[in-house]
Amino acid sequence: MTETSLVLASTSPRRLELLARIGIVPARIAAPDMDEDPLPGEAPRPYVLRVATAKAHAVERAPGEVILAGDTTIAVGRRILGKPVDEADLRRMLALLSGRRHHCLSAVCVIDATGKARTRLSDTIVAFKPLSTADIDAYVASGEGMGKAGGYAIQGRAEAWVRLLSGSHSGVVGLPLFETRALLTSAGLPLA
Ligand SMILES: Cc1cn([C@H]2C[C@H](O)[C@@H](COP(=O)(O)OP(=O)(O)OP(=O)(O)O)O2)c(=O)[nH]c1=O
Repeated sequence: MTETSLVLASTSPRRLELLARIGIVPARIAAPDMDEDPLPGEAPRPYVLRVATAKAHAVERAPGEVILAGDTTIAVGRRILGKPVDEADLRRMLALLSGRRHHCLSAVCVIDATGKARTRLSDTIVAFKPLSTADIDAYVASGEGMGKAGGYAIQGRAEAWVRLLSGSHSGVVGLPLFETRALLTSAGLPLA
């Protein structure tokens, strides 16, 4: 694995695991503390790109460091589904996604050692089977959906609901690896 001067601006264990999968170990991890609320009337794509960029800028960069941040959100039309705030919110999200095609938008932002920020967006179409009340009850009881955009984890039991996925599986889990690798290469990181 390559040790880098990469800073992962994320508290998401999934982002760290996905990076490790392509042999990248950040030199340090920093929490990008910020308000993730959409602006009034903000559309999903600009929203997710704005938040990923803000997260990258939210952590301090020492000389020579490269910052990587991401943001993942679910879009149903112009509706933005972030992480459910409570069980009722989770149920509302799952009922909305039941039997519907939706978009999982995953934005990545990399700030290189000169301070230049670059972004990429992955847009994945996901279609779920219709969910019964029993499906939703069992899923809520599993606790898997909390802390996940749209209230589900494709890397978990929600994978069994996926009728179709067109795009980036890693993007849905939280960090689209194709786009991430391209950005890190542009930032001059020595990748294997
Ligand atoms: C749709 C989906 C999302 N997720 C996760 C990825 C992200 O961690 C989370 C979306 O929230 P984000 O705000 O993108 O990320 P985060 O708050 O977890 O971490 P940080 O801002 O510190 O980087 O949902 C899954 O793990 N599986 C899925 O299938």
